[in-house]
Amino acid sequence: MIQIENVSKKINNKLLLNNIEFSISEGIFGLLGHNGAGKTTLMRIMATLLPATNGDIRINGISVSRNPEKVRQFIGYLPQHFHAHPQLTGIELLDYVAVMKGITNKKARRAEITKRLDEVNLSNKGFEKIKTYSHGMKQRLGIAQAFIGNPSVVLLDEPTVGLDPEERLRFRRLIAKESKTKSIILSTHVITDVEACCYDLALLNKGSLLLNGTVESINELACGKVWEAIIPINQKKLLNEYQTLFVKEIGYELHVRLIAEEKPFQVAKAVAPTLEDGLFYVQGGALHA
Ligand SMILES: Nc1ncnc2c1ncn2[C@@H]1O[C@H](COP(=O)(O)OP(=O)(O)OP(=O)(O)O)[C@@H](O)[C@H]1O
Repeated sequence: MIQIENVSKKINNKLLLNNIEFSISEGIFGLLGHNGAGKTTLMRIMATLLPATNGDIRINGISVSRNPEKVRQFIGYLPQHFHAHPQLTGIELLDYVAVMKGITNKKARRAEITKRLDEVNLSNKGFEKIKTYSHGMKQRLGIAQAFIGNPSVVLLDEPTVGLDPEERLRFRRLIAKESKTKSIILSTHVITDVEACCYDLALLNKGSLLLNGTVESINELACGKVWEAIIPINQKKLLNEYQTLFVKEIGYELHVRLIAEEKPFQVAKAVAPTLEDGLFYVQGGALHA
């Protein structure tokens, strides 16, 4: 559904994206990476808001550089910092987006807005001005507007920032339902969201593609390399030799979780890796050792 073909982006001689190439099919796809990795830059190129310096992206076979207007007809986009005019009500904002998406019939627009507000639990705020919304409510309105018009590709840049746990679960249920007929791309730092929702992911690092694969295959990279142990606090120095995932001091003991190619101490027990462990292992340079 989406082909990213050798995409590079340079601004003021700085290489923001370096020859990125991977593809995304139907379902929920996670785009991960540290701050400044290039996730937003890539999302903005997909959303036709920023031209690539080299390469191209094809969405449903259509080039974003050659046919941006056409691509915009079937994508929805939540930018990293969603701003809506504070004097508009939620319904007015969604109505505007629906008109821009070509829903000309007033009754159809009303039905679509009612559905999208309900999905993000804002039905009772629709007639209120956006300036009265909390940060999380604005974010949910941003999610709602991205789905208006039933686009086949939805780009969500850090969608769960500011959502409380209940709303985060509601969001996960929404994208699980919508992903049956769409490609949904989540750019996020929230690894538990990716673990819970995504089948495939890509990991960017300083503008380059470090990894692309299924969540399961990335977990497996750290298989047999994640260890937990309880050690006396006076042996703290031992940890300096390892990639430590977690350390908690309890009395005179340290409860630790770490990555090591082989059993680090006698008392350590191998545990099943999570996605976070797999990503930590990869980003720690293990792939390039
Ligand atoms: N307009 C710009 N001019 C120059 N450099 C930029 C511009 N926009 C982004 N950058 C740089 O490009 C790099 C990638 O930024 P980008 O926002 O795409 O990263 P990100 O992965 O989304 O980061 P975060 O997780 O912090 O949102 C960063 O080093 C950033 O400083």
